[in-house]
Amino acid sequence: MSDETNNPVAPKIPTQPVPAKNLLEIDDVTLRFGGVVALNGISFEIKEGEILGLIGPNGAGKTTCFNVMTGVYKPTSGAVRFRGERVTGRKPHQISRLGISRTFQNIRLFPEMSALENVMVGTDSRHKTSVPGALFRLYRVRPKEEELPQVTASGGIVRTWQQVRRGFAKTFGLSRHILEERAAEDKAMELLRFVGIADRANDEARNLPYGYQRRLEIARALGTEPKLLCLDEPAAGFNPAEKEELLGLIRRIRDKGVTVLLIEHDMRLVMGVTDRIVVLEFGSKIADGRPEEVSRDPRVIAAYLGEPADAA
Ligand SMILES: Nc1ncnc2c1ncn2[C@@H]1O[C@H](COP(=O)(O)OP(=O)(O)OP(=O)(O)O)[C@@H](O)[C@H]1O
Repeated sequence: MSDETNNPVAPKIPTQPVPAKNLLEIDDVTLRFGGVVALNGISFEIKEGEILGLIGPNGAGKTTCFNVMTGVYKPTSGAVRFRGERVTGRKPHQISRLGISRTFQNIRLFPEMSALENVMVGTDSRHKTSVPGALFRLYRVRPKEEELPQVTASGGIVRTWQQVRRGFAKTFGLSRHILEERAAEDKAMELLRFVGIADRANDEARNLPYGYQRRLEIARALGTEPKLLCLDEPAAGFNPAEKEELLGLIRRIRDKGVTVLLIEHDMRLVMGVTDRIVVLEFGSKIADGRPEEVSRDPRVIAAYLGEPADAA
């Protein structure tokens, strides 16, 4: 007999894995653009903690699906639910605040801002201070010891000035805006480290190599602390080594507790990293299953895998 059986206070080990909860549900969504049916009664769910691939040939409706989930488009019919709450018809910024973040097929960064500032823009949406509050330093909070201005000068007027500043901050507190800015900068730097581009933190985004720009987009999307991160063809234009690195990054994002939805054309990349794959064709769902099941599905082979390699 095992120790657990003999010990009455030992925790019970479940024999069956607990099924993951649905994080997002697409429920019978149709979207028409005039005569074009971009999505035709699509239903699928994204489970908490999984990496889900969304694939299909050009024009199948993948980006439109992202746009419906993130509030860019309102579906003609059907519903999107996030953590059980209906989000259909909400504005993109409201949905982002709920915890869905995305990157774009065509990189969208602020080209003249530094890499660090681009990520800080994402983290700003979490700030509590309003614009007047920030301008007039309206809110003051008691800083922690490590947040107080440091006294570093060994003597003279500079030391006296530093001591006065420190004493003032101790007595009257620091502006919440300044503390939020500092915290945002630390967090942005940590995200740049996480995606592996911290060495170029202060370079303008437009001067970064292409691969860095793509990873910067991911860091910025992570800045909003999403529960669900939607990546729209993040490996477009990558060489095999860069794709391999990206696979590692996607896994590490999931290991941080973020669920990932991945639109990708590169089949090997999708097969190598996803737990499950949903396949669209002409706006309809034609398959939904584990990568090895989907890759054997005759409809998928005909619709997608059968395409010439350069189309994939
Ligand atoms: N704003 C729009 N107005 C009209 N038609 C649109 C619009 N957006 C998408 N479509 C159409 O909807 C269909 C699905 O397009 P979508 O961009 O979602 O496909 P996709 O699977 O992402 O393709 P790709 O892999 O080429 O990006 C296409 O026929 C497209 O032309």
